[in-house]
Amino acid sequence: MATAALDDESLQQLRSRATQLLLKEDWKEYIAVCSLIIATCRDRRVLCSALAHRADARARLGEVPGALADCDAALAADPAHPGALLSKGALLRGLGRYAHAAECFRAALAVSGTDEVRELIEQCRRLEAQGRSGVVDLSEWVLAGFSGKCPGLAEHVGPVEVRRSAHSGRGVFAVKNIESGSTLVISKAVAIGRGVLPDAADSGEKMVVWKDLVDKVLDAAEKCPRTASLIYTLSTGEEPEDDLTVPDTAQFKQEPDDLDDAMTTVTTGSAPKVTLDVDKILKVLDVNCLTEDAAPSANLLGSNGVVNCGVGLWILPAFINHSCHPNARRSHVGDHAIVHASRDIKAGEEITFAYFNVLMPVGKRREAARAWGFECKCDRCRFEADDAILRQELAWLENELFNGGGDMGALVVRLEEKMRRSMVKERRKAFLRASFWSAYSALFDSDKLVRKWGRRLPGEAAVAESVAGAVGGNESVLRAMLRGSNNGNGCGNRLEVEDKVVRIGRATYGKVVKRQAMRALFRLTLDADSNKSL
Ligand SMILES: C[S@@+](CC[C@H](N)C(=O)[O-])C[C@H]1O[C@@H](n2cnc3c(N)ncnc32)[C@H](O)[C@@H]1O
Repeated sequence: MATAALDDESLQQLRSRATQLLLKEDWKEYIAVCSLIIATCRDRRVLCSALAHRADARARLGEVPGALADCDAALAADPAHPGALLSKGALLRGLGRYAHAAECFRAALAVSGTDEVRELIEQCRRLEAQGRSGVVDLSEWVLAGFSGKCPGLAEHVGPVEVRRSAHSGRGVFAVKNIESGSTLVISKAVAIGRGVLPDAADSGEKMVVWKDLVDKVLDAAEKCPRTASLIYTLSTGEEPEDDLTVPDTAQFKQEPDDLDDAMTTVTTGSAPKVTLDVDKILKVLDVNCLTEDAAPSANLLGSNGVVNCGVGLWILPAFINHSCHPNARRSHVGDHAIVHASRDIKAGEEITFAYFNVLMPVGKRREAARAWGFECKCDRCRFEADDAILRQELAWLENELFNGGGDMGALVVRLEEKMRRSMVKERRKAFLRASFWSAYSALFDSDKLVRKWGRRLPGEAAVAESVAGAVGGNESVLRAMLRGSNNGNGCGNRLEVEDKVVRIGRATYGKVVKRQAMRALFRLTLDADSNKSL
C-alpha cells in the first residue's frame, strides 16, 4: 500500500523534530523520523538528504551495512549528492577501504569543494600508503606531548604468517629476516572496554570494564559477519591443540583486489549469516584479550592520561604466543595495537611477546603463566628451572630477593660472581640478569650502594645492553641504558654508546618516530617512575 505524500507543513514538523533529536543525539528516534520522511516524501532532494542523514545516524550506531545501503539509495537517485558521497566516503574509510573512500570524497569535492574535503582525500591517501608499507610516523604527536586526537592509523600485516607453534596451538612467524624496531602488525581492535579505575579498584569496578568490552564485542559480531567469523578463528582454550586449525593469514589483510567482493558483501548483506555463539565468544575473550597497559610502551605512546584501564580484542595479535625471551612488543595508539620487533628476528622464527612482566625470576614467572592457564616452556624458563649447577643458587637468590630485604648490591655481586665462576655464557648471563633485574635496578637507583659495591659491579649500561638482548627493548631497560650512558658508565666510546641507546630506543618503542621525537621519548622514559615501567 502506497504511503500518502506529506504536505509541506507536516514535512516541516518532521524536520524540526529530526533537528531536536539530532541535538539530543537520540539516534534511534532520529532514524525513525528520517524513515518516515523517506517513506512519504516525493521530493528527490529531500529524499536524498533524509537518506544521507539516516546513513550518518546508522553509522553512529555501528549499523554499517544499513548505512551503506542508504548512501547507495541516495546516490542512485542523485549520483552527485554531496551528503551521501561524504557519508559513504566516511563509512568506507572506517572499513579501511581508503581508495574507494577517496573516490567518494573526490566526487564530493567536484560538487562542493572545501578544504575539509581536500584534507579527507589527503588523509585517505596517507592511510592507504601507511597500510601498504606499515611505516608509521608519530613524531608530530609525540612532540606535541600527545595532545589532541591521536593520529589515525591503517591496519597492516607485515612479513608474518600464522603457523602451528611448538609453544602451543598456533603462533605467528616471521617469513623473512626482520630488523629490530620494524613494524610487524598494526591491528584495529574489534572492541575495547575502557574505564578510569582508582588504583585500588575492586573486582566489581573491573567487571564494569569487562562487561563494557563483552557488550561491544557481541554487538560488533552481530553487526558484521566477517568480524564474527574472525573471532571464531580464535581459541576458546578448550579445544585439543591438534584440532586448532591454522587460518590463512590472507584473511587478516584487506587486499585491494578483495574490495569489490567485500563491498558487495557489506552493501547487500549477502554474507553467510553467522549465528552468535555467546558462550563461545565469552571463552574466546577470556583467552585472547589484551590489556592496553600490558606493554609498558603503551604508557608513553597510547594514552593521553585519561583512560587508565583498557582491555580489548585485536584478532591477529591474539595469535601471538608468550615467551619470557620475547622478540616483539606492542604499543597502543587509539584503537590500534602496533606490534613491532623488539630484537632482530630471523626468517622462520616464531614471534612472541610477553603476556606479563618477564623481568622476574623463574618462580614468579611460572606463577604468572599459571594465572594465564599455561606452563611456559621457553628456552629461558627451561634453562633457569633445569640447570643442574645453578638451580639451587637461583632458588636461594629468588627467595632472598623477595623475602630477604637485604642489600641488593650483595645479591647482584653474588650472582655476578656465581656466573663468572660457573662460566655462564653471555646469552644465559643476560637471562639471569633479566630475572634479577629488580635487584640491579634497586642497586643502580642508590648512589650509596653503587659507591659501596662499585668495583665489583658491571656498568649500568652494560647490564642494560645485556638484558635487552634477553628480553628485547623495554622501558625500564632503556631507562637504565640512558642513565648509564649519561653517567659516562657506558659500553664503548660516545658514538657507540649513542648508537646503542638509539637501538634500544627503537627496540622499545618501534620505529615510529624520527630522531628528535625519539629524544622526547627518552626524556619521558628517564622521568618515568621506574616501578611503573617494569
Ligand atoms: C592469545 S592465545 C595465543 C594463540 C594460541 N596459541 C592459539 O593457537 O590460538 C593464548 C593462549 O596460547 C597459549 N600459550 C601462549 N603462549 C604460550 C607458551 N609460551 N606456552 C604454552 N602455551 C602458551 C595458552 O594456552 C594461552 O592461553
